[in-house]
Amino acid sequence: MSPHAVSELKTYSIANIPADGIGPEVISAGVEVLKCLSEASGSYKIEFEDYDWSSETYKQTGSYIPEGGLDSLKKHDAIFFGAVGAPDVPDHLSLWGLRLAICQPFQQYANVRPTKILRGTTSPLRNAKTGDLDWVIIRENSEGEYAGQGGRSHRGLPWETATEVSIFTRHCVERLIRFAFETAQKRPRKHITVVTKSNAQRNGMVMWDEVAGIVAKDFPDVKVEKMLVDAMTCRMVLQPNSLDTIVATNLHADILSDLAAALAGSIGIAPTSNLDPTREHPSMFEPIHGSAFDITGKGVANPVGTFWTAAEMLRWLGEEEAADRLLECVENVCESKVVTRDLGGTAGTKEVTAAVCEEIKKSYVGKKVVES
Ligand SMILES: NC(=O)C1=CN([C@@H]2O[C@H](COP(=O)(O)OP(=O)(O)OC[C@H]3O[C@@H](n4cnc5c(N)ncnc54)[C@H](O)[C@@H]3O)[C@@H](O)[C@H]2O)C=CC1
Ligand SMILES: CC(=O)C(=O)O
Ligand SMILES: [K+]
Ligand SMILES: [Mn+2]
Repeated sequence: MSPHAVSELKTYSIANIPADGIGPEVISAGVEVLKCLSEASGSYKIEFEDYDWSSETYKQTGSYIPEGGLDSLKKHDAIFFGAVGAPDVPDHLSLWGLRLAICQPFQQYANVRPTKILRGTTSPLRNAKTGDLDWVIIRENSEGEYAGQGGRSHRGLPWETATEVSIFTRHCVERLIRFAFETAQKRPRKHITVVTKSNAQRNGMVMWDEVAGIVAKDFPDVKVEKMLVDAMTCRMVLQPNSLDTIVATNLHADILSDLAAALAGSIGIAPTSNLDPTREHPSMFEPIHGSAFDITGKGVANPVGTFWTAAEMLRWLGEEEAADRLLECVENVCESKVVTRDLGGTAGTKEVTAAVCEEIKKSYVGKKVVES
């Protein structure tokens, strides 16, 4: 080992934006576990900078992100996000003020949402065991039904009119579907389901199907099928084992992925990566759930979705080994039944976090610390 080895360790800079509700509870748990993992591994370092952007900031200053805020995010390798939304701020203001205000300018167009039945947990589906439901949903994250196009006129009058226009551009559909096929190709089953609604939505969704057909030609080893989104909900419940990679529009995948998390056991376990695959901007990682006002401050929020999110963030940064180890430790803790009440247990956020840290340390016992 050279005398400078320690200072040569690869260091990652993470921007924490815990934001609202249970966001701060799960992000502080995630940071604790990430610190514990990097210290135990000794093979890389991780540094955090906290950003207090939230609905509180909005109420005080009139904006979620201060002037120059996005520029300061750009200096980080990744963003670790909690959730945004407060009972006293309209949801469309909070979502557009913070989460979408980062995702859209940073062109984090690929939203990746893996779900599986973690070891030691049970699915509400009677016959589904660990391994029977193991999906990755790829959600279009830049346009579609969340493009922000539309308007309201004649406010309050009986003939008031409001539109929410779904935008589908060939460029954005193609880049996302290509990303989804690449994801499917890397998974063992090499199987993709293209979710659509091209019977009723006769413009954007028809182009979506056509683009999928063209992209599919570049992936002859990937088996492709098309499903209408309504029928897809039945398929997910009745034949979970028949699905693997799933690609869908912004709105369709938003809904299907909450269903996926619940079918795997709880919305509290599932992660989300908002990726800019070009790596021009930092990508953003968050649990799939929202700010959960009903359980805020009670210490019962399940931190597992945030731990899995942290693992996906490490994977994106190139720390595959640490990512796999973290998920392995989380599953071991689930198997030991130290789980929150949404998974049928009695542990609080802090107990689960402590148990995962212990498991990480244990996993290194007897193993040589990696030298750089
Ligand atoms: N990416 C984001 O920041 C998101 C923000 N939201 C916002 O969050 C707020 C609340 O939205 P909801 O529709 O109630 O969705 P939600 O995901 O916050 O909560 C739905 C249900 O799941 C439970 N839950 C969520 N996360 C949990 C966890 N980690 N452990 C245990 N139980 C958990 C909640 O207690 C609640 O009963 C709204 O303002 C919404 O706009 C919603 C989804 C995503
Ligand atoms: C806002 C929301 O529901 C999501 O990003 O999943
Ligand atoms: K979230
Ligand atoms: Mn959602």
